[in-house]
Amino acid sequence: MDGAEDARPISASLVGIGKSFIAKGRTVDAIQDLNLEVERGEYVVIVGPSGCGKSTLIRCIAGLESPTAGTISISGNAVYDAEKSIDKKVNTRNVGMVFQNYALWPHMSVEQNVEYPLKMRKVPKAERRERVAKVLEALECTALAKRLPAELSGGQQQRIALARALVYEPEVLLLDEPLSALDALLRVSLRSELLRLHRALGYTAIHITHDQEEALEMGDRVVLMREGRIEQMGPPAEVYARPVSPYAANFLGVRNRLTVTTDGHRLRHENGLIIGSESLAAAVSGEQPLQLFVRARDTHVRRNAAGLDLNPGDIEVEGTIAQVVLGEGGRRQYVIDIDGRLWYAQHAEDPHLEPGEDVRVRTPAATALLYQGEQLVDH
Ligand SMILES: Nc1ncnc2c1ncn2[C@@H]1O[C@H](COP(=O)(O)OP(=O)(O)OP(=O)(O)O)[C@@H](O)[C@H]1O
Repeated sequence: MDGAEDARPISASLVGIGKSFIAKGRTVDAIQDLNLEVERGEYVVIVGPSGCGKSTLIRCIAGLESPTAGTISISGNAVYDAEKSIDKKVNTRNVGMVFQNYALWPHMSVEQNVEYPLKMRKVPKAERRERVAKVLEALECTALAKRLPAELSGGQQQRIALARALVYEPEVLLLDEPLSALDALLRVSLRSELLRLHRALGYTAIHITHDQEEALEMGDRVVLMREGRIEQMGPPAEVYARPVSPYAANFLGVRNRLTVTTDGHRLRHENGLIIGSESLAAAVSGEQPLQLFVRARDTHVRRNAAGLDLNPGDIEVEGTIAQVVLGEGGRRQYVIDIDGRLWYAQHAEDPHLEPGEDVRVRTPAATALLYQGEQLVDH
């Protein structure tokens, strides 16, 4: 199919966005030359550690903060343009907002809360009623209509906050850490709930979170930020499989890491060899330092002994079991000391491995991530 015919309209477009704060005489560049286009109906999750600029960015899109450079358009209309001095007010931008703390009006019923944005927009009463009923039904909250926010659970409050943001059918829904205030179980069930609603209603969403799992699970596209810039963006499976830099690998939870060098044939770490690393070493050129990253879920541990064979296609290092702990889902997870670096392995090939035992840790070379400086090495 022709890609151009396939393209969906752009809901939100950010070009060259910059935002600096001056605090105590120092300039902080919270956002730097950031470009992002979000298609209609797309669910984009912006993720990154504390201080990377996510909140500032979403506040700029909403109109709660003015950028210092660039342009922002919502469905093709400029809502911010630094050069043309356009800076539209929050309620004229056609965006809806859901925050971490819901911010429902405590003295208004659910129905009144949801109706409020329509009143602000001077929608006639009969139409208001109809739209409130429709959105409450879509979110399966009709039975809650007469309650006050204090009579709702955290999850229900969040759903009403969503209803209130969706009732005027904004072009873009902005979600600022919408699940952070909820407990872990509820957070996970609300993720699928939010996705179900997104699929059913088809709105465009820009969601920010510091939680990489939430980002990978929810986003059609994941945007990873680093110090005010985009470090990497793409479909979750792609970002997960190929983090572009050590920063991305680290943020995406790739826990096992070693600084390595090459002698031209194989990779070595400080006190040993990366067994089977010939193909990795062959892919390296240049002098920059190398870092090897490996996921715990791809890592297997076995008792060390003389004359062990290496599976073709694997790399292997020697280490000592430091701890055996219960990991995710109650599975045993092995913590292995390799030259003072701790590696985690989710699989064991020998039963009863105990702390202090000498082991070998192997992983398929194909899933190993090798970085030279900031670059991912193709191998
Ligand atoms: N009003 C402000 N005045 C001065 N500096 C600010 C202001 N708001 C944000 N910053 C700075 O801008 C940078 C980005 O902050 P921002 O809150 O956008 O990050 P974040 O990724 O959302 O972090 P968090 O997840 O902790 O909210 C930080 O260095 C922060 O200290």
